[in-house]
Amino acid sequence: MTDLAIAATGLRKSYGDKTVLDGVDLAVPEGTIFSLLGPNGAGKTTVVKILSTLIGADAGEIRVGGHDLAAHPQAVRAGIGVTGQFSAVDGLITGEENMLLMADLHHLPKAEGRRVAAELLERFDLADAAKKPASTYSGGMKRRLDIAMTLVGDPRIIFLDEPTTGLDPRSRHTMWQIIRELVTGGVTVFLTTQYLEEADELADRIAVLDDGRIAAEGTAEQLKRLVPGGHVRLRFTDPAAYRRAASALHHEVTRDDTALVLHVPSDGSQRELRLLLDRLDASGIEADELTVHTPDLDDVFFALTGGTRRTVQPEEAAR
Ligand SMILES: Nc1ncnc2c1ncn2[C@@H]1O[C@H](COP(=O)(O)OP(=O)(O)OP(=O)(O)O)[C@@H](O)[C@H]1O
Repeated sequence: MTDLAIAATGLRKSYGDKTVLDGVDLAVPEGTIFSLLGPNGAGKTTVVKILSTLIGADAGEIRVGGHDLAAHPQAVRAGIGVTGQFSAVDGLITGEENMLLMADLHHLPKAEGRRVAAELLERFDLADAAKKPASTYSGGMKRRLDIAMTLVGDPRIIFLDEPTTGLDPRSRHTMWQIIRELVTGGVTVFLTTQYLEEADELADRIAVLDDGRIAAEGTAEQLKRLVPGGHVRLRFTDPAAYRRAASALHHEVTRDDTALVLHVPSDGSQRELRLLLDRLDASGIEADELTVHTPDLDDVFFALTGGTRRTVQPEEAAR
Protein backbone atom coordinates (compact mmCIF):
# COMPACT_ATOMS: atom_id res chain seq x y z
CA MET A 1 0.00 0.00 0.00
CA THR A 2 1.22 3.51 -0.78
CA ASP A 3 2.16 5.55 2.26
CA LEU A 4 -0.05 8.49 3.05
CA ALA A 5 1.47 11.97 3.06
CA ILE A 6 -1.63 13.33 4.77
CA ALA A 7 -4.15 11.35 6.79
CA ALA A 8 -6.91 13.08 8.71
CA THR A 9 -9.94 11.60 10.38
CA GLY A 10 -12.84 13.33 12.08
CA LEU A 11 -11.60 16.89 11.60
CA ARG A 12 -13.83 19.36 13.35
CA LYS A 13 -13.64 23.11 13.70
CA SER A 14 -16.17 25.67 14.88
CA TYR A 15 -16.02 29.42 15.33
CA GLY A 16 -18.47 30.24 18.12
CA ASP A 17 -21.65 28.40 17.21
CA LYS A 18 -20.73 28.22 13.50
CA THR A 19 -19.53 24.75 12.55
CA VAL A 20 -17.02 25.09 9.71
CA LEU A 21 -15.72 21.50 9.58
CA ASP A 22 -18.08 18.79 10.70
CA GLY A 23 -16.08 15.56 10.62
CA VAL A 24 -13.76 15.63 7.61
CA ASP A 25 -11.64 12.60 6.63
CA LEU A 26 -8.79 12.95 4.14
CA ALA A 27 -6.22 10.50 2.78
CA VAL A 28 -3.55 11.78 0.42
CA PRO A 29 -1.02 9.24 -0.93
CA GLU A 30 2.59 10.38 -1.21
CA GLY A 31 3.69 11.86 -4.51
CA THR A 32 0.18 12.70 -5.72
CA ILE A 33 -1.87 15.84 -6.29
CA PHE A 34 -4.96 16.03 -4.14
CA SER A 35 -7.51 18.74 -4.76
CA LEU A 36 -10.01 20.07 -2.27
CA LEU A 37 -12.91 21.68 -4.10
CA GLY A 38 -15.72 23.58 -2.55
CA PRO A 39 -17.85 26.66 -2.91
CA ASN A 40 -16.80 29.90 -1.23
CA GLY A 41 -16.86 29.57 2.52
CA ALA A 42 -16.93 25.75 2.43
CA GLY A 43 -13.93 25.58 4.75
CA LYS A 44 -11.06 24.85 2.32
CA THR A 45 -8.68 27.44 3.75
CA THR A 46 -9.59 26.28 7.25
CA VAL A 47 -8.52 22.73 6.29
CA VAL A 48 -5.21 24.01 4.87
CA LYS A 49 -4.57 26.11 7.98
CA ILE A 50 -5.22 23.15 10.27
CA LEU A 51 -3.11 20.67 8.24
CA SER A 52 -0.24 23.15 8.06
CA THR A 53 -0.35 23.79 11.85
CA LEU A 54 -1.40 27.46 11.53
CA ILE A 55 -4.54 26.89 13.60
CA GLY A 56 -5.70 24.06 15.80
CA ALA A 57 -8.63 21.72 15.13
CA ASP A 58 -11.31 21.19 17.77
CA ALA A 59 -11.17 17.44 17.15
CA GLY A 60 -9.63 14.90 14.82
CA GLU A 61 -6.57 12.75 14.28
CA ILE A 62 -4.07 14.19 11.84
CA ARG A 63 -0.84 12.79 10.47
CA VAL A 64 1.23 14.84 8.03
CA GLY A 65 4.45 13.48 6.58
CA GLY A 66 4.22 10.56 8.99
CA HIS A 67 4.11 12.81 12.07
CA ASP A 68 1.25 13.18 14.49
CA LEU A 69 0.34 16.84 14.12
CA ALA A 70 -0.86 17.35 17.69
CA ALA A 71 2.20 15.71 19.27
CA HIS A 72 4.91 16.93 16.86
CA PRO A 73 3.87 20.14 15.12
CA GLN A 74 7.50 21.20 14.66
CA ALA A 75 8.30 18.02 12.75
CA VAL A 76 5.25 18.60 10.55
CA ARG A 77 6.30 22.21 9.91
CA ALA A 78 9.81 21.11 8.91
CA GLY A 79 8.47 18.90 6.15
CA ILE A 80 5.84 21.15 4.57
CA GLY A 81 5.56 24.31 2.52
CA VAL A 82 2.52 26.55 2.32
CA THR A 83 1.73 29.13 -0.32
CA GLY A 84 -1.40 30.94 -1.26
CA GLN A 85 -3.69 33.35 0.41
CA PHE A 86 -1.15 34.06 3.16
CA SER A 87 1.81 34.64 0.84
CA ALA A 88 5.23 35.14 2.41
CA VAL A 89 6.47 37.46 -0.36
CA ASP A 90 7.70 40.83 0.97
CA GLY A 91 7.08 43.44 -1.75
CA LEU A 92 9.56 45.97 -0.38
CA ILE A 93 12.63 43.83 -1.04
CA THR A 94 13.83 42.17 -4.25
CA GLY A 95 12.98 38.65 -5.37
CA GLU A 96 16.53 37.59 -4.62
CA GLU A 97 16.43 39.12 -1.13
CA ASN A 98 13.15 37.32 -0.43
CA MET A 99 14.84 34.06 -1.42
CA LEU A 100 17.94 34.74 0.71
CA LEU A 101 15.72 35.60 3.67
CA MET A 102 14.08 32.17 3.32
CA ALA A 103 17.51 30.53 3.09
CA ASP A 104 18.47 32.28 6.36
CA LEU A 105 15.23 31.11 7.99
CA HIS A 106 16.19 27.57 7.02
CA HIS A 107 19.70 28.11 8.44
CA LEU A 108 21.45 27.39 5.15
CA PRO A 109 25.12 28.47 5.10
CA LYS A 110 25.52 31.75 3.13
CA ALA A 111 27.13 30.23 0.00
CA GLU A 112 24.62 27.38 -0.06
CA GLY A 113 21.76 29.87 0.37
CA ARG A 114 22.98 31.94 -2.60
CA ARG A 115 23.35 28.83 -4.73
CA VAL A 116 19.85 27.52 -3.91
CA ALA A 117 18.30 30.99 -4.41
CA ALA A 118 19.97 31.46 -7.81
CA GLU A 119 18.97 27.96 -8.91
CA LEU A 120 15.32 28.41 -7.95
CA LEU A 121 15.07 31.92 -9.43
CA GLU A 122 16.39 30.48 -12.68
CA ARG A 123 14.02 27.50 -12.54
CA PHE A 124 11.00 29.74 -12.06
CA ASP A 125 12.02 32.16 -14.78
CA LEU A 126 12.70 34.98 -12.33
CA ALA A 127 16.48 35.41 -12.83
CA ASP A 128 16.06 38.59 -14.90
CA ALA A 129 13.77 40.14 -12.30
CA ALA A 130 15.81 38.96 -9.31
CA LYS A 131 17.19 42.42 -8.46
CA LYS A 132 13.84 44.20 -8.74
CA PRO A 133 11.49 44.81 -5.77
CA ALA A 134 8.85 42.08 -5.59
CA SER A 135 6.14 44.78 -5.51
CA THR A 136 6.90 45.42 -9.21
CA TYR A 137 6.22 41.75 -10.14
CA SER A 138 3.09 40.67 -12.00
CA GLY A 139 0.61 38.38 -10.25
CA GLY A 140 2.08 35.32 -11.98
CA MET A 141 5.64 36.29 -11.03
CA LYS A 142 4.64 36.80 -7.38
CA ARG A 143 3.04 33.33 -7.28
CA ARG A 144 6.17 31.81 -8.83
CA LEU A 145 8.36 33.62 -6.32
CA ASP A 146 6.10 32.40 -3.53
CA ILE A 147 6.52 28.77 -4.65
CA ALA A 148 10.26 29.24 -5.18
CA MET A 149 10.55 30.56 -1.60
CA THR A 150 8.63 27.57 -0.31
CA LEU A 151 11.01 25.20 -2.09
CA VAL A 152 14.09 26.65 -0.34
CA GLY A 153 13.26 24.40 2.59
CA ASP A 154 12.94 21.36 0.29
CA PRO A 155 9.46 20.41 1.58
CA ARG A 156 8.01 16.99 0.75
CA ILE A 157 4.43 18.22 1.04
CA ILE A 158 3.22 21.51 -0.39
CA PHE A 159 -0.09 23.18 0.34
CA LEU A 160 -1.26 25.45 -2.47
CA ASP A 161 -4.28 27.49 -1.48
CA GLU A 162 -5.96 28.71 -4.69
CA PRO A 163 -2.62 29.09 -6.51
CA THR A 164 -4.05 30.40 -9.78
CA THR A 165 -6.88 32.64 -8.62
CA GLY A 166 -6.69 35.90 -10.57
CA LEU A 167 -4.01 34.72 -13.00
CA ASP A 168 -4.38 35.10 -16.77
CA PRO A 169 -4.66 31.88 -18.83
CA ARG A 170 -0.97 31.83 -19.79
CA SER A 171 0.24 32.28 -16.18
CA ARG A 172 -2.28 29.66 -15.08
CA HIS A 173 -0.85 27.15 -17.54
CA THR A 174 2.70 27.98 -16.38
CA MET A 175 1.60 27.35 -12.80
CA TRP A 176 0.03 24.01 -13.79
CA GLN A 177 3.31 23.01 -15.40
CA ILE A 178 5.19 23.97 -12.23
CA ILE A 179 2.79 21.93 -10.11
CA ARG A 180 3.18 18.88 -12.37
CA GLU A 181 6.96 19.17 -12.19
CA LEU A 182 6.84 19.34 -8.39
CA VAL A 183 5.03 16.02 -8.31
CA THR A 184 7.42 14.46 -10.81
CA GLY A 185 10.12 15.33 -8.27
CA GLY A 186 8.28 13.27 -5.64
CA VAL A 187 6.54 16.10 -3.79
CA THR A 188 2.94 15.70 -2.61
CA VAL A 189 0.65 18.61 -3.49
CA PHE A 190 -2.49 19.52 -1.56
CA LEU A 191 -4.33 22.00 -3.73
CA THR A 192 -7.44 24.01 -3.08
CA THR A 193 -9.10 25.57 -6.05
CA GLN A 194 -12.31 27.17 -7.14
CA TYR A 195 -11.62 26.10 -10.73
CA LEU A 196 -13.09 22.72 -11.56
CA GLU A 197 -11.04 22.62 -14.74
CA GLU A 198 -7.89 22.97 -12.66
CA ALA A 199 -8.77 20.03 -10.43
CA ASP A 200 -9.73 18.00 -13.50
CA GLU A 201 -6.44 18.87 -15.19
CA LEU A 202 -4.10 18.29 -12.26
CA ALA A 203 -5.51 16.21 -9.46
CA ASP A 204 -5.08 12.47 -8.97
CA ARG A 205 -7.91 12.62 -6.47
CA ILE A 206 -10.51 15.25 -5.73
CA ALA A 207 -12.61 15.79 -2.62
CA VAL A 208 -15.67 18.01 -2.78
CA LEU A 209 -16.17 19.90 0.47
CA ASP A 210 -19.65 21.14 1.17
CA ASP A 211 -21.27 22.37 4.32
CA GLY A 212 -18.31 21.22 6.44
CA ARG A 213 -18.30 17.66 5.09
CA ILE A 214 -16.78 15.74 2.22
CA ALA A 215 -19.70 15.28 -0.19
CA ALA A 216 -17.73 13.03 -2.55
CA GLU A 217 -14.20 11.87 -3.12
CA GLY A 218 -12.47 10.12 -6.01
CA THR A 219 -10.71 10.61 -9.32
CA ALA A 220 -12.19 13.13 -11.74
CA GLU A 221 -13.52 10.22 -13.81
CA GLN A 222 -15.15 8.56 -10.79
CA LEU A 223 -16.76 11.81 -9.75
CA LYS A 224 -18.09 12.45 -13.23
CA ARG A 225 -19.75 9.03 -13.17
CA LEU A 226 -21.59 10.00 -9.98
CA VAL A 227 -23.89 12.39 -11.72
CA PRO A 228 -26.25 11.82 -14.55
CA GLY A 229 -25.52 14.57 -17.01
CA GLY A 230 -24.66 12.89 -20.30
CA HIS A 231 -27.32 13.79 -22.79
CA VAL A 232 -28.06 14.89 -26.31
CA ARG A 233 -29.81 18.21 -26.56
CA LEU A 234 -32.19 18.65 -29.47
CA ARG A 235 -33.51 22.10 -30.22
CA PHE A 236 -36.41 22.83 -32.56
CA THR A 237 -37.86 26.00 -34.02
CA ASP A 238 -41.00 24.32 -35.38
CA PRO A 239 -43.39 23.46 -32.50
CA ALA A 240 -44.97 20.65 -34.57
CA ALA A 241 -41.59 18.99 -35.21
CA TYR A 242 -40.79 19.41 -31.52
CA ARG A 243 -44.03 17.67 -30.50
CA ARG A 244 -43.48 14.84 -33.01
CA ALA A 245 -39.94 14.29 -31.67
CA ALA A 246 -41.15 14.38 -28.08
CA SER A 247 -43.75 11.70 -28.81
CA ALA A 248 -41.35 9.55 -30.90
CA LEU A 249 -38.83 9.51 -28.05
CA HIS A 250 -41.44 9.90 -25.36
CA HIS A 251 -40.24 7.90 -22.38
CA GLU A 252 -36.58 8.85 -22.58
CA VAL A 253 -36.75 12.60 -22.85
CA THR A 254 -36.88 15.58 -20.57
CA ARG A 255 -38.91 18.34 -22.21
CA ASP A 256 -38.60 22.08 -22.16
CA ASP A 257 -41.82 23.10 -23.88
CA THR A 258 -41.00 26.81 -23.80
CA ALA A 259 -37.55 26.58 -25.38
CA LEU A 260 -38.63 23.65 -27.65
CA VAL A 261 -35.68 21.66 -26.34
CA LEU A 262 -35.49 17.93 -25.64
CA HIS A 263 -32.80 16.30 -23.52
CA VAL A 264 -32.19 12.65 -24.36
CA PRO A 265 -30.00 10.74 -21.87
CA SER A 266 -26.93 9.42 -23.71
CA ASP A 267 -23.34 8.47 -23.05
CA GLY A 268 -22.38 10.41 -26.17
CA SER A 269 -21.03 7.30 -27.91
CA GLN A 270 -21.21 6.89 -31.68
CA ARG A 271 -23.52 3.89 -31.24
CA GLU A 272 -26.08 5.73 -29.11
CA LEU A 273 -25.97 8.79 -31.36
CA ARG A 274 -26.61 6.64 -34.45
CA LEU A 275 -29.57 4.93 -32.76
CA LEU A 276 -31.07 8.29 -31.86
CA LEU A 277 -30.56 9.74 -35.34
CA ASP A 278 -32.02 6.60 -36.93
CA ARG A 279 -35.15 6.95 -34.83
CA LEU A 280 -35.53 10.62 -35.72
CA ASP A 281 -34.98 9.82 -39.41
CA ALA A 282 -37.50 7.00 -39.29
CA SER A 283 -40.12 9.49 -38.06
CA GLY A 284 -39.03 12.11 -40.58
CA ILE A 285 -37.97 14.53 -37.86
CA GLU A 286 -35.12 16.98 -38.22
CA ALA A 287 -33.87 18.97 -35.24
CA ASP A 288 -32.53 22.47 -35.84
CA GLU A 289 -29.64 21.92 -33.48
CA LEU A 290 -28.08 18.83 -31.91
CA THR A 291 -25.43 19.07 -29.20
CA VAL A 292 -23.82 16.30 -27.17
CA HIS A 293 -23.23 17.03 -23.51
CA THR A 294 -21.00 14.73 -21.46
CA PRO A 295 -20.91 15.30 -17.70
CA ASP A 296 -18.06 17.43 -16.46
CA LEU A 297 -16.90 18.44 -13.01
CA ASP A 298 -19.28 21.38 -13.14
CA ASP A 299 -22.19 18.92 -13.15
CA VAL A 300 -20.63 17.09 -10.21
CA PHE A 301 -20.03 20.29 -8.34
CA PHE A 302 -23.54 21.61 -8.78
CA ALA A 303 -25.12 18.24 -8.06
CA LEU A 304 -23.10 17.72 -4.88
CA THR A 305 -22.90 21.16 -3.35
CA GLY A 306 -26.59 21.81 -3.13
CA GLY A 307 -26.77 21.41 0.63
CA THR A 308 -27.37 17.65 0.67
CA ARG A 309 -25.76 15.60 3.38
CA ARG A 310 -25.40 12.24 1.60
CA THR A 311 -21.85 10.99 1.10
CA VAL A 312 -21.58 9.31 -2.28
CA GLN A 313 -18.92 6.72 -2.85
CA PRO A 314 -17.48 6.24 -6.34
CA GLU A 315 -18.34 2.51 -6.12
CA GLU A 316 -22.03 3.43 -6.15
CA ALA A 317 -21.62 4.82 -9.63
CA ALA A 318 -20.26 1.54 -10.92
CA ARG A 319 -23.42 -0.33 -9.95
N1 LIG B 1 -11.27 33.32 12.30
C1 LIG B 1 -12.55 33.10 11.95
N2 LIG B 1 -13.55 33.47 12.76
C2 LIG B 1 -14.84 33.23 12.43
N3 LIG B 1 -15.24 32.60 11.30
C3 LIG B 1 -14.28 32.21 10.44
C4 LIG B 1 -12.89 32.43 10.74
N4 LIG B 1 -12.18 31.90 9.69
C5 LIG B 1 -13.07 31.40 8.83
N5 LIG B 1 -14.34 31.57 9.28
C6 LIG B 1 -15.57 31.13 8.61
O1 LIG B 1 -15.43 29.77 8.27
C7 LIG B 1 -16.04 29.48 7.01
C8 LIG B 1 -15.03 28.79 6.09
O2 LIG B 1 -13.98 29.66 5.76
P1 LIG B 1 -12.79 29.26 4.80
O3 LIG B 1 -11.95 30.48 4.61
O4 LIG B 1 -12.12 28.04 5.31
O5 LIG B 1 -13.58 28.91 3.47
P2 LIG B 1 -13.03 28.63 2.02
O6 LIG B 1 -13.67 27.35 1.57
O7 LIG B 1 -11.55 28.70 2.00
O8 LIG B 1 -13.65 29.82 1.20
P3 LIG B 1 -13.05 30.76 0.07
O9 LIG B 1 -13.07 29.97 -1.20
O10 LIG B 1 -14.04 31.89 0.05
O11 LIG B 1 -11.67 31.18 0.50
C9 LIG B 1 -16.54 30.81 6.47
O12 LIG B 1 -17.90 30.90 6.72
C10 LIG B 1 -15.77 31.84 7.27
O13 LIG B 1 -16.53 33.01 7.42
